[in-house]
Amino acid sequence: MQAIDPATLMLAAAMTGFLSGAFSLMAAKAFAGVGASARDWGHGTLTLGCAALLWFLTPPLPHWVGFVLGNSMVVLTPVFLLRAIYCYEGDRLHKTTTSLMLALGLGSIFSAQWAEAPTTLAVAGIALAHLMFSVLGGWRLYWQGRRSGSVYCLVIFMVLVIVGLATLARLMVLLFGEGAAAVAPVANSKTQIAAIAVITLLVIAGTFGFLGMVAERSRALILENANRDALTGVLTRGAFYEQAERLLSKTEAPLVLLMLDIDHFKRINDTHGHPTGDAVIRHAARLIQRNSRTNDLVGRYGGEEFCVLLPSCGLVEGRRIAERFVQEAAQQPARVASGEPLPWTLSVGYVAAVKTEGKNELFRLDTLIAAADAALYEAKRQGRNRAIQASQAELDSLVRQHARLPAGQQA
Ligand SMILES: Nc1nc2c(ncn2[C@@H]2O[C@H](COP(=O)(O)OP(=O)(O)OP(=O)(O)O)[C@@H](O)[C@H]2O)c(=O)[nH]1
Repeated sequence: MQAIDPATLMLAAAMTGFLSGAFSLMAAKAFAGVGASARDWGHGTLTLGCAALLWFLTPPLPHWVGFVLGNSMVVLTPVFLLRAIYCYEGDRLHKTTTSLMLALGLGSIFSAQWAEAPTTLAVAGIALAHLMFSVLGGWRLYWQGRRSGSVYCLVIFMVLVIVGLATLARLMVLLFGEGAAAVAPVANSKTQIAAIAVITLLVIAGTFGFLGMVAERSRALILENANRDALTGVLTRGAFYEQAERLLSKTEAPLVLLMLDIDHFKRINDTHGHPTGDAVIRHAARLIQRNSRTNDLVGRYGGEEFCVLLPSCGLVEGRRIAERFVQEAAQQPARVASGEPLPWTLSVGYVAAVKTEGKNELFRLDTLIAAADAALYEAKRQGRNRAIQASQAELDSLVRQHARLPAGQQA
């Protein structure tokens, strides 16, 4: 086997850093919603590429270029990468953490170069900044991985564990071993050659893992947006049906379905114009979402009508929730463009269903919607601004209709 020349390997490491950076920056443009985190990752691997290139070029460049600039780049790298991991979760890396990492790394490099502090101090400062990166990043990825079960997350978590262990080993060598000379970036030793090769592989694996996570998140966001109504952000009618059908087929617990409709909405449109009508629909959707639990399904059934499915909810609780929607709507006027309050009211029809042995007709979504819709119609008929429960007679009639359907058309 040919011996590996460490300088050539350093050039390969630089190229890997640049390539990973270029891929990440391209991914930042391609992946909607999570692009900023891919951009930070790209900046991180680019700075690592720059560091490797500067070390490769020292000499012929003067020693301080490789030492000060190269090592400074290596301090910036984990700051960018940690920012990427935080940004992926919609968080910001705290200024104190950034300042501490930069102070540890840059402070020790500058004092070794210009205040005649020992080189060991510089290496230790950089290593401590890297240790902070692997501990904080690894901690975040550990919890992220537990939540998502993503293989990509596991890959990058492992990368950070290896970086953390390697950094600890580096600190040990520094403190108890041969000192700074043994851990300088380009030294013609087998350990150094192995270290550069491993770092290069870790950059490739880390970029693969991170971009995989970003792609997964982007895909989930696109699917999520496709299921969301553009005006209100609640589920579209199709998505509501799909998710409600799935829930009905799985659950054994009682549930309640509500149909909600804004009263005299045509009058609002005619008096104030369609943009104000839209604002009232958005206001209603926010009010419904605010008063729903995380597991409840909220959908826009059409126009100014919404549907809400309350899983694991009995009749008494369902009635309380339906009446709360009506009260809150009457108490919380919408705002028109001029800032004036615009009073509005809501009518609600609701139905409760309990699964019983051999009698599951009520657990059909179309039966529940028809029953709640009939109750909503009754609420409108009685003068609006109220919640009405589906009558037993209506339910019996719907169940009988279902029983008469040909077998193929039954759920
Ligand atoms: N601004 C706006 N209006 C809509 C939208 N979708 C449907 N509409 C209007 O909503 C109005 C619905 O009116 P109707 O179904 O007659 O009901 P209503 O006036 O609320 O009367 P009641 O339901 O009986 O209280 C129609 O004028 C539709 O044009 C929308 O997305 N934005």
